[in-house]
Amino acid sequence: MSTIKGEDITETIRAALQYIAVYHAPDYIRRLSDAYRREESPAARDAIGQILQSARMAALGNRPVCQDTGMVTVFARLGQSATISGNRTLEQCINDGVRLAYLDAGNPLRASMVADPIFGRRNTRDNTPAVTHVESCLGDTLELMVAAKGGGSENKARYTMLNPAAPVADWVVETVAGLGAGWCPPGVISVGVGGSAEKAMLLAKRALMDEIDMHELIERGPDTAEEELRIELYHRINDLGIGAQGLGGLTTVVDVKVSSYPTHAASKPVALMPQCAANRHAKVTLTGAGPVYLDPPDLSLWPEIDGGAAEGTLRRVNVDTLTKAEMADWQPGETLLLSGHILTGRDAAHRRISEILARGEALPFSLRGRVIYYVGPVDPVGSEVVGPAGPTTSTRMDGYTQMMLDQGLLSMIGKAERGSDTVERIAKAGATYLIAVGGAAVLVSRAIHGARMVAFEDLGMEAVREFEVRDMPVTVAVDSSGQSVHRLGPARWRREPTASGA
Ligand SMILES: O=C(O)C[C@H](O)C(=O)O
Repeated sequence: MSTIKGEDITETIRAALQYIAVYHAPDYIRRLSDAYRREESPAARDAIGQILQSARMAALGNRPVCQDTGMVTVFARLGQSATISGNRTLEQCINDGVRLAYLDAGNPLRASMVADPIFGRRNTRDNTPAVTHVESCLGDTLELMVAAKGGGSENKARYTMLNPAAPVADWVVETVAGLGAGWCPPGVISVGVGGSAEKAMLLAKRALMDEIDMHELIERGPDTAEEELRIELYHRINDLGIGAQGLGGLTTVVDVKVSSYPTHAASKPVALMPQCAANRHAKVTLTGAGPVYLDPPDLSLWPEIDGGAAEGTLRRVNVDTLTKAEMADWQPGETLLLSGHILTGRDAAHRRISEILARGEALPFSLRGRVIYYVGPVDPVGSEVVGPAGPTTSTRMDGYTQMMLDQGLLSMIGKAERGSDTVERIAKAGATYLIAVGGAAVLVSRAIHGARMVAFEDLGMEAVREFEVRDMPVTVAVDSSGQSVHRLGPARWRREPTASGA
């Protein structure tokens, strides 16, 4: 029998969330470093280099690896001989830990959770509630698996009910091929098969928290059919050529997980869950002896990356004087260094803009001749003007793009591909779409030297701000003639399958 104090659970969750916000898991850093060394696609190699460089800065500076500090998911296994003392439920103890972690004065994390998701979508301001799953088990300990999952990768979770005879591998490969880059590869794809619809999803989510071990598995060889399937999927997904950030390259996944459970004879539920480059999770076990803290990782694992492309050869752009004629010269895949003033705005700001325009009212700021950055930054601390501030998935802004272009917008900065209609609209307007590297949020924020609130302050991280940037590195993803690196890159790096379908 053991008694675990409620306050120890809260403190353990607080500490674990602060830890995983700042330190990439060492297994991921190791495999990403391998991928960096192996990558032959210059654009993908540069993107991986930026993620590694940014991860190092985050670890050394005690700041979040990504501006999207995630939705907290906890898998708890409570021993039947353990009791939790105090007058709060396990969920309440966990949510109190989330609140403390995200409102930490020294290292505030971004509050991303919105209540009333169908209508009001009001930010809860402290990132509560967590999504908690509790399972009972034998023993007298409380095991907590804690993750902080980014919205971009969660959005790409997929589910299907296959016919019992249909191959899982083909569905997974086809589905990943159609996901785009919003889930921020290179990462992990997890597949849950069996049980019921919700069980398959849980299997996939839970397996994302297991150590990355594809490297070891390939080296020792598969012992089971599931391990064979993992290896097959790993090769077939990487053969798709999607590459880091969807730019085309050798590594899309550093691991593939497969997890299964008995199911109904009529059913074959399959869930697919991607994990982005901000691979944040930890496992802790409370025994009743107080809160549990994780040891800081050995930071010599975090490789130092040189600056990449020679800065002197890159095109420098003053966004304050930018014209369509100047943009017409930009090449797809070209790296630009932006300086000047850019607006920020993402989902909620675009919705607010569309409501204002629908009422026939004037916007509180002008979009004419401006560049907008799709970002929801972390609040600053100390001498920072802004916290980590990497891009969000642009595809969600596609439905608003014509409206923004009609207001005179020149260019947009985000991450991942745009829909084909949007690419056409961008080209028709002689506008452009640029990308920054998702998962390199600390690195991007170093180029931001000023930040001021412009409008919609009530939207929190989704408010419209103006950033003053100096030499902010971005890549031309859609040029003014409508050429898209997200089409050209993967087509160039796609390989003939190295493993056959199962
Ligand atoms: O919310 C964000 O800042 C990013 C989001 O996780 C995304 O990948 O689109």
